[in-house]
Amino acid sequence: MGLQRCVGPGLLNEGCREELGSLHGIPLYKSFIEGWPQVEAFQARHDDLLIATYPKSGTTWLSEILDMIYHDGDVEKCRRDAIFNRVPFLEMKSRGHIPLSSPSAGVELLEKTPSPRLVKTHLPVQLLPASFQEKGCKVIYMARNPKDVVISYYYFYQMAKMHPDPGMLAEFLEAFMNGKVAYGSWYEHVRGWWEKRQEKQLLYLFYEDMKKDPRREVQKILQFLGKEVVEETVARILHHTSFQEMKKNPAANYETMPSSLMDHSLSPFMRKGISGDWKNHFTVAQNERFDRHYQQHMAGSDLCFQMEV
Ligand SMILES: Nc1ncnc2c1ncn2[C@@H]1O[C@H](COP(=O)(O)OS(=O)(=O)O)[C@@H](OP(=O)(O)O)[C@H]1O
Repeated sequence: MGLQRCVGPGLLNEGCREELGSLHGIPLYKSFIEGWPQVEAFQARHDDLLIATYPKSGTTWLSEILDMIYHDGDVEKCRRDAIFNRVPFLEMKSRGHIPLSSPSAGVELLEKTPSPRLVKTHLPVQLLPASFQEKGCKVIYMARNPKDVVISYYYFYQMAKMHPDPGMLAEFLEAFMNGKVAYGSWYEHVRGWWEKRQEKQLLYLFYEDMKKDPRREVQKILQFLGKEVVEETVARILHHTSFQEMKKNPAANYETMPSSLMDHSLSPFMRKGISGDWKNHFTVAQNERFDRHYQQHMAGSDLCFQMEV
């Protein structure tokens, strides 16, 4: 995982691969660490809804569902802007020169966003800015099984140029298992948020449940938010947020992001959208090793994952 040279006019600092830094022991992009004081001091509003996930766990899917719920199933309103502007990414901070079409810092964007706001974060629970709890904000956490997360993350590392070079899959798998990827240990992340779910106004969802029965999961979300919508609206939400619809929707598929930041020709952001794709990538030996590691790291927890649906 080495530093790569940045080439091409106009790229300046953007698009350069760079090693991760460390924020309170969590591996993270250096630009995000530079912006951390503003994130830590972030002032949540009481009606903010936080969407929290470990990366590659269905954040964009959940964000689109929530934006649709917030706009009563109005598809045109949900095309008003790219998902990364409709649902600002709290700890995001760009490096150096920012191309016009790329997002500014998450905190700045949030300050300009009218209430009620949807806020995206990948922060582990212990790093969440205090104001979310002080203001009693609701949180929806979505978790995904780690085998599919690591495969999705491997492709994302390749296409999103802010990451270090992931190397071969075997190398990346080791890094992931050792928590040496952006946002650190998947185990600590999913367990940390799971253990806090009694204390907070938190709805804990699973990507696999959403794949199996999206209608039931959307109903859970509506109930959690205290909202009622007619059946026709639910049907519109489900259709608009299906993988096929989101993949072709420029407001949801990240294709408007400059290619210096995300190169969809290497791997599309909306890649496969299935559960169990790890079976096309793991060797038998890698799977056995992963299973042993998983058992050790999930021991003593009542949190369970479905590795396929
Ligand atoms: N509608 C819908 N249905 C099913 N799956 C979906 C959907 N939208 C996004 N995806 C898949 O979610 C993966 C991206 O995860 P995130 O949105 O959490 O990525 S990020 O961390 O915010 O960058 C990535 O998973 P993989 O396809 O396995 O790579 C996306 O394809």
